[in-house]
Amino acid sequence: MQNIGEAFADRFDGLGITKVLTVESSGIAPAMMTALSLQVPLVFARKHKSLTLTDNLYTATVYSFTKQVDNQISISRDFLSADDHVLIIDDFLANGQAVNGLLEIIHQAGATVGGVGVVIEKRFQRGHALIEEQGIPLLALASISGFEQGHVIFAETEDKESTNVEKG
Ligand SMILES: O=P(O)(O)OC[C@H]1O[C@H](OP(=O)(O)OP(=O)(O)O)[C@H](O)[C@@H]1O
Repeated sequence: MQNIGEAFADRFDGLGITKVLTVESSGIAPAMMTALSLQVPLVFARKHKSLTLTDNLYTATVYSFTKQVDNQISISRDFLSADDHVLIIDDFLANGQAVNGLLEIIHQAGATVGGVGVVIEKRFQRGHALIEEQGIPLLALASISGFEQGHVIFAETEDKESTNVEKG
């Protein structure tokens, strides 16, 4: 996980990233290691309401394919502002629901997005194209192009990284 964090940090270093953003739960580990490598704070959206965190929130609706439920994800407005340039990190990218919800929260905060990093993407699902269509830099450390007869087919190495990542 440390190597994963360093790989994202290496790619997005020098772009003025001020915060790493993810959504609980599986995104927290790679996002934490990325934040440590970039030496910026990590903020993660919660999927469940908290007794101690009920107002002053940014919220978005995210459909979880694995759980088959709509989650109202939220973060406190104290943790994201218009001054922030945000890197989204998650473990998996499939239909792009989680990334879309986080982009919505970034938009509500008036912040900007510097890129999206995912450990594994399922390239054949909607998420990859959704991010690319918005011109957002996307780095997937592993890219799955499909499944054939029970085997994972990886995309070619040169397809792993989308364009637009420019180092400052
Ligand atoms: O691109 P998408 O279609 O949104 O899929 C990716 C999301 O799905 C998984 O979360 P999940 O809902 O399984 O929750 P978990 O991390 O709490 O297991 C994963 O951690 C991503 O956040």
